[in-house]
Amino acid sequence: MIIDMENVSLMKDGKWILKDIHWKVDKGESWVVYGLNGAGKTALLNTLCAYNFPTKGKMEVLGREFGKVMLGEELRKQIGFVSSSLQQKFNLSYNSFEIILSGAYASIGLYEKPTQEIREKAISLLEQLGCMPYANRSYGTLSQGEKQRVLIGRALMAEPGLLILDEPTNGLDFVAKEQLLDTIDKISRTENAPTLLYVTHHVDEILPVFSHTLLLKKGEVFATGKTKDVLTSARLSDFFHLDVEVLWNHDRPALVRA
Ligand SMILES: Nc1ncnc2c1ncn2[C@@H]1O[C@H](COP(=O)(O)OP(=O)(O)OP(=O)(O)O)[C@@H](O)[C@H]1O
Repeated sequence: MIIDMENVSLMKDGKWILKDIHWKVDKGESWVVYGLNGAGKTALLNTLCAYNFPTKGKMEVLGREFGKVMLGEELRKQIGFVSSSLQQKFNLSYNSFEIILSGAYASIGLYEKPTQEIREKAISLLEQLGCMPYANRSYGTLSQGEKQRVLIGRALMAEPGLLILDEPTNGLDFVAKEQLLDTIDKISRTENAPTLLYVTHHVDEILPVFSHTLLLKKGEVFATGKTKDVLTSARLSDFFHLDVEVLWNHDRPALVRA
């Protein structure tokens, strides 16, 4: 089991931010967490990465039971986390290759001398992610989409069991977004691909590869299950309190007002 949450609740400053979350993610599944602004997506991710500790309930991530052992750093080495908010944290003068290499050391900087094997792995990720044209360019000069690819490469360097993509298409134009989604699709098909967790508030980004979806609303699980069963017009109309229609085209959903 990759994620196993039972009755997980989280209180912050006297307010319940997550309430009775039941959620199981098995190996071989890829999940979307879908919720509107303020639904608790960030709180849920921070809990998965052991930045938050559940106020109530039981949980396990990648076979590690919360509360039994000290988690934190050790768990986070097994989780790749890519979000647009991470983009700011890197030294802008490092080039793409160096940023990807730094993922091998689970640190923001690059303090150790990389082995030949690690260098080769970073080169193969540059190729796989289409980053070769800007491998030697400093991070500060990259576009948003290029930065996201480099950060995905950095996350994959550590061979994580779980790769969390937190709104990775933020700030991308249509073409850059579709190209990044193609790359994510490609990653999902690689041998030993990590379990993918894609967090978004845009239904149209839900690729066919995402077999399962969790709808999060006001800190509670509104629905979980196979993506096609969860993303129905009736269910989403109920979720939004607004009549919507889900249109499927080439196995991708789109949302319109009914
Ligand atoms: N420390 C805190 N004290 C009180 N309320 C908090 C605290 N942290 C978060 N919240 C509230 O919990 C709710 C969930 O926040 P969270 O950031 O997880 O939402 P989100 O789904 O990630 O939203 P968005 O998509 O806008 O980023 C929000 O209403 C937020 O204001």
